[in-house]
Amino acid sequence: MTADPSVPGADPRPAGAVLDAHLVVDRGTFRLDLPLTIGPGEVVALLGPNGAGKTTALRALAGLIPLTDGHLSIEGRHLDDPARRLWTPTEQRPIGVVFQDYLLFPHLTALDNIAFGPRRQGLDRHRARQRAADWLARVGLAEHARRKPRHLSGGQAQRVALARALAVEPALLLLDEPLAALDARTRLDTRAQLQHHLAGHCGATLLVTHDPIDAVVLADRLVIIENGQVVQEGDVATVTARPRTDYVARLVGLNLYRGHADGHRVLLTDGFHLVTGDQHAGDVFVAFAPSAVALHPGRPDGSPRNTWPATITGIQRHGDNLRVQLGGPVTVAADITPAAAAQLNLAPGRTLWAAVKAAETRVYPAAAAPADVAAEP
Ligand SMILES: Nc1ncnc2c1ncn2[C@@H]1O[C@H](COP(=O)(O)OP(=O)(O)OP(=O)(O)O)[C@@H](O)[C@H]1O
Repeated sequence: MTADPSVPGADPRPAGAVLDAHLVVDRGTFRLDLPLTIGPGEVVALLGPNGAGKTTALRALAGLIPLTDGHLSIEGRHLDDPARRLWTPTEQRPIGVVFQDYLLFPHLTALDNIAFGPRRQGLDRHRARQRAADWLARVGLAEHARRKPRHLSGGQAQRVALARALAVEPALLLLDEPLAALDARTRLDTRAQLQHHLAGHCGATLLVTHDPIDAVVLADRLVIIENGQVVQEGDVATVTARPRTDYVARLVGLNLYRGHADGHRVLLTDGFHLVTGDQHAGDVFVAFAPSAVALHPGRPDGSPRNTWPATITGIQRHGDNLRVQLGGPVTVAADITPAAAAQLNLAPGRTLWAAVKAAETRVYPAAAAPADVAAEP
């Protein structure tokens, strides 16, 4: 599905933004072209499929790869501007970075890992260690001050890495998949702690993640890139309610189709018709949740306005339910309870009838409306 060009073009430039950047980076045949503005205290999640350019954006912001074009300013200070041959080395940028695998100095204690940044900023040894001790206490690890990284658990190392990044009081905090290396339980606790620390951070934060839960819990605004370009951005509620690409729809767990509406009927691009609760005219998206899809062994009678024969192509666990992938005139995902699954005798290749009530569908114009574009931070 192609991006609506009006979406990236509508990037806001809030007055007093901490980060004001247009990141253009050429890497062989790949080009990142990402306008990005983040306000004080704002947390923006950068999401996208593999190879979309998230790491490239993060590395460009950190000064680990140069911009090909565009510009980068933090708190009004111009750091990168290739047209003017301006580039600022990593250590001179007012940033803190938490990498996916933390990259703590293995030979330094937890305390000295955190004190390292403040020391480089010019604090004397005593004050740097005091600040580090304060941060260790804030992340709940005061008693682990003298431990080396190899004696810390994954969750503890993550907290030390966060304290190390925040101890330099960065204007821009960069988080690269900060919870990805943790097991599910530790991840839950650490996410809650991270949320607490981000709420107290008055600089800007960019969170790179694959995980929609991290993004929804931690971010104020989502920026979604595909093939190096912004395909959708906005506040969490808007993006999750109105996905505009297949990737975003999968991310937020909705079935999404594009078609042409004429009243209550939408003709999809592959020739199938859906009946919708709302009336529309023109090019639209139609979205509905997998839980809105009912499955029947035979053609259902009665109220659902949309029914079609569908063939099971896959079955996965999804929370307490099962998510059934179905092919047929339209590709659809359906969530059903284990009890319903037992009655239906589910198996790949089996044909059932899918039904979706018109009232369960959500229809919105395919052309981006102001509500679909970037929210003011
Ligand atoms: N060192 C490099 N030299 C040339 N091209 C590169 C280099 N590193 C990455 N690329 C290309 O840049 C594009 C973007 O990669 P990037 O790692 O930024 O994506 P990503 O969104 O972080 O992906 P993932 O989620 O898989 O980490 C890809 O097409 C990749 O092949």
